[in-house]
Amino acid sequence: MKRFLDNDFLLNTDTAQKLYNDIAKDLPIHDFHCHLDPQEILENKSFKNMTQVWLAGDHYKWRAMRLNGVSEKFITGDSSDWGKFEAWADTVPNLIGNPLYHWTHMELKTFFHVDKLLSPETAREIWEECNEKLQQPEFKPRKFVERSNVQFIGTTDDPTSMLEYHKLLKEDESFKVTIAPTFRPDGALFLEKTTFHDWLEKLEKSSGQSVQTIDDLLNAMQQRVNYFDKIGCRASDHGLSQMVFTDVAKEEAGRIFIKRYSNEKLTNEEIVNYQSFLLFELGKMYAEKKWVMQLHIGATRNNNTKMFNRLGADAGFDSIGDSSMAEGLSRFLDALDQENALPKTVLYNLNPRDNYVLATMTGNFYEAGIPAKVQFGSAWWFNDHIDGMVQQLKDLGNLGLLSHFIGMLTDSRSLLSFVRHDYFRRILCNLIGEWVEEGKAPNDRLLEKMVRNIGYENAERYFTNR
Ligand SMILES: O=C[C@H](O)[C@@H](O)[C@@H](O)[C@H](O)C(=O)O
Repeated sequence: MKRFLDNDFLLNTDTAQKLYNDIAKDLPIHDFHCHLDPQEILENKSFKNMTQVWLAGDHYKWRAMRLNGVSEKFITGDSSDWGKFEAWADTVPNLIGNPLYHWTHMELKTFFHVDKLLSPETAREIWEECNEKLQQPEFKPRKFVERSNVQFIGTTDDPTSMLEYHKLLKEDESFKVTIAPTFRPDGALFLEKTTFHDWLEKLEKSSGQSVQTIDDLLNAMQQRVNYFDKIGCRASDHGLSQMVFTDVAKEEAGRIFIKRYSNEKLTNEEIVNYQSFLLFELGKMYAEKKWVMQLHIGATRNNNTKMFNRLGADAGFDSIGDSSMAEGLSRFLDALDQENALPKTVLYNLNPRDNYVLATMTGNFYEAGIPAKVQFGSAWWFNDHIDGMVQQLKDLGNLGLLSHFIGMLTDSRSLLSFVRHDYFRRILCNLIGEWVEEGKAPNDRLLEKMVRNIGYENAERYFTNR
């Protein structure tokens, strides 16, 4: 029997262990999509305690605590930080079977050298030991990043952001890691939201242009794309609950924009038409800048109205949607391709039943010289566990070219989540190891190259304009 979290954790064959130890373990990290706060990294903020570095902002953990019956006071409420930590420690022993159990202990072990299991019995000693360490220089944001061998972080940013922290980080020669913004224009696309007018005001301010028509909007967005590009942006990101695409003329999109601008209610068809138009125009801007376009498709968001009113979005009340996406996605990518304006694109699905849809979609478009120009992104969010990742890797292997996969990203809001790359690498090496031991793949040096590429090199190449 193996010991929990030993050195060969998840590595069940000699080949897997060798691939991991010789290659995967020490690869740098190119974390091209996450929700880390650049201000925290710039200011190298000191965390007073484990609750601040570990539990604040992590809606995966909040969700688990609620499932464990914890009162909101100890999750997002006004309890003391110790009270919140204790509630988390009380939850952890119930997490066996959930990736949070693995991540939690990997994070304690990797960053804090704590080998104990977190539980109500060990909560106090782990709290004290880690809090004390948090006061040392090795336990500050920049050190968490550097100790994880991270070379690139892609944050997620609103187009109206002036990116002041990114700018300062870029100028700071004492910190070698690239922290690049990612263009996430939800504010422009979701015009049905009550916040639309406020967002437009911010857009006017940041772009220095008045925005009253669709032409104004496109000009202002182009201005923001140019600005982001100057600060080092290499990608955009979109969260779309579904993917519907229709070919819409600018006049029609302009009419819909004016209707919403004057506070009239839009039909669903108008919303979809406007979004199709804008997404298409944005796609062309991305292609021109040689950015990567990321499409995260299929979340059903803010399901709990009471809690949405209390806490807002991204608080742990989202789940998997069941809408169809194949037709719309195909029409959208094809429309861009026909104009020779299809950017490199990464497709992520939240419903695992859509794996085959996306994995096959990637083969429909190509550009000589860019391996797998359209990528099937790594197992996203509710799929980000052993079974989900193995399935995504197998599906991509069966239907595309796994060797060209750009690999893992954390998608996280916590600086300690970089261990998820280690988790992924172990899973990847284990899967390849299994294939070798079963005679399904040769025991050849090419596997080392494959692991190096999927673990780091492919992403680095894909997101750099090389
Ligand atoms: O992994 C899941 C997340 O952190 C999740 O909150 C994000 O992927 C978010 O839905 C987004 O739209 O960017």
